[in-house]
Formats: sequence, structure tokens, C-alpha cells
Amino acid sequence: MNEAQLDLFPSLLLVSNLRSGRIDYCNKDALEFVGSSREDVVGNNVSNIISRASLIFFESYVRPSVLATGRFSELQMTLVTAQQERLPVLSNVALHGEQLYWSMHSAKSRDKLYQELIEVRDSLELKTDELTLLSRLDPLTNLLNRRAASADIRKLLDQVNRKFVPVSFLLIDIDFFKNINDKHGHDVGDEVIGLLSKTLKAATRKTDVVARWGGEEFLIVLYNSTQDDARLYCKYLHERIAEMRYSRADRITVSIGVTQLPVPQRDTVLQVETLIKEADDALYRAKDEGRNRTVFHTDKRAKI
Ligand SMILES: Nc1nc2c(ncn2[C@@H]2O[C@H](COP(=O)(O)OP(=O)(O)OP(=O)(O)O)[C@@H](O)[C@H]2O)c(=O)[nH]1
Repeated sequence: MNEAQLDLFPSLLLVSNLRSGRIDYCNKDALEFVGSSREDVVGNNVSNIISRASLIFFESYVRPSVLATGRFSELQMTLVTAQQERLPVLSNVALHGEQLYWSMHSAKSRDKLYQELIEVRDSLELKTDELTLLSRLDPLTNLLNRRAASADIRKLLDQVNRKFVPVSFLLIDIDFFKNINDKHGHDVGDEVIGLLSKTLKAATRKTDVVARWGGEEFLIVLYNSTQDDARLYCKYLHERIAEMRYSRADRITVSIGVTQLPVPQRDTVLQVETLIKEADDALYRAKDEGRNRTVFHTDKRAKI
């Protein structure tokens, strides 16, 4: 086969000396790829057309492997053109005597496609994160919705089961909220719910769970909070809420029902539903006893 026939191959062909690195042969495709004439390439060193990083990789990793096995496949490297453009190629290398036979393919479109795929994946991940966050939040208040809060509470209880930390469950319900809607309209009601949510959020720590549990009902789970802590906390909440002012509505009060996580047995499976039910019973009593107050489920327990 003569050189003219080798020029017909639709890939980059190159022959170089293993020890000196001198290029002995280069086909037409390879010359066009690096943008040089045959005179500029043949007789020169491969280091003139291979990037420094590729050369270091070749010397330290590929050469020993080629010496041991006689070949190396799918070598990813970068060629540097006469215009100093860096172009990715994929090479197979075979050793015959002192000479290395290279066949290379441009990996430009493959790398571009790969890059595009990475960008699409990154933006999809970002979108998924945004959607996951959105699906966890209540749109009016930006607090956790009931479903997300339940999931977070289950995780928290799993943790507390392993290493006990006192936890308080608070159900908070706006008193006579229907009157606000009836007197001022639903929009004003929404504004009250939004402002109250901000107050609740501001009054909690990162480790607590704050959620919109229902229409005008909120759930706060206080992590590392004893019953005495919860009592002080609820007093603080009533005070903060009494201080709140609304542009178009009257002041509001809330009723709070609280339950405390009992010290768990090692194997106890804690039921979120049971704890919520206890807090709900206490809230019902708070409403029954005149509203604008906190009732503890444990107070009732002590009497039984
Ligand atoms: N504006 C507004 N109102 C809501 C929303 N969700 C629930 N509500 C209203 O909240 C009111 C709750 O009324 P009730 O359950 O009778 O309770 P209440 O008037 O707060 O009285 P007590 O809880 O017994 O103190 C209802 O009128 C609901 O329509 C909401 O997202 N926005």
C-alpha cells in the first residue's frame, strides 16, 4: 500500500519512533487536522503536536503499558494545532519494533455532546431540587406542608429513638379566624395567616419543624425541648402574637395544644399520629377552656 492509498483512510494515521519521539509518517487527514504541512510534521517530535498534559500521561502511563503489551486502546489525548488550538482525539496505539503506529479519531463532537449532556444533567438536577423544595412548601406561607412535615418528623423520631432527646409537639390554631374572613374578607385572612407564619418561623430554630398543618392550624415540633421549655416557649409565642399588628385586621390570639414525646423504650416505634392526636386533644381543651391559652396533654395524663 502506498502513501496515496494511506491518505484515503478517514482517520488520523501517524508513525513515530518510540525512543526519540520523531514522527516518521503522517497521513493527509492528520496533517489537515493539525493544520500543518508534511514537511513541518514529519521529522519533528510528537511533543510538537501533543499537549503537555497528554505527553506527561503518555510517558508515565501509556509508554510502560505499550512496552509491556504492545498496544494501548482508547487513549484520550489533546492535539495542538499549528494555530495553537487544542483538539481532543481518541487514539489506538500499537508497537512494532521501535515504531509506534497511531490511529486517531477526532473526539470534538463527542466531547461537545458530552459537555452538553453534563450541562443538561446539571440543569435538570437544579430543576429537580427546585421542584422538590416547592413540593414541600405551602404556597401561601412558605412553611412546610403537612406531607413534608410528616416525613421530616418521622426522620426526627428515628433519630430521637436512637439517642433520646426531649421533643415537644405544638398544634397552634388561630382563635375565631372565621370572624376575620367574614368581617374583612378572605384576602385579609390570607394576610393574617402569612404574617403569623413569619412570626412562627422567626420564633423557631433550624432543628425545629414548622409547618402549616391545616387552614389556620400550624404545627411546631421543638427539638431538644422539655415540657418546662415548651411552657416557656408557648408563653413567649402568645406574647409575640399579641404584639402583632395587621393593616386591615384586628389583633389575633391563638390556642395551643402541646404534647411531649415520652422517653422511648429502645424498640418503641413512635407514632406521629398518636402524638398529633394528643396535641389535638390538648388544643381542643384549650379552645374549650376559653381560647388564647396553652394546654398540655401531659397535664391530663398526670390526672389519670
Ligand atoms: N383566608 C383564609 N381562610 C382560611 C384558610 N384556610 C381556612 N380558612 C378559614 O378558616 C376558618 C376556620 O374556622 P373555624 O374552623 O370555624 O374556626 P375559627 O373561626 O378559627 O374558630 P375557633 O378555631 O373555634 O377559635 C374557616 O372559615 C376557613 O374557611 C386560608 O387559607 N385562608
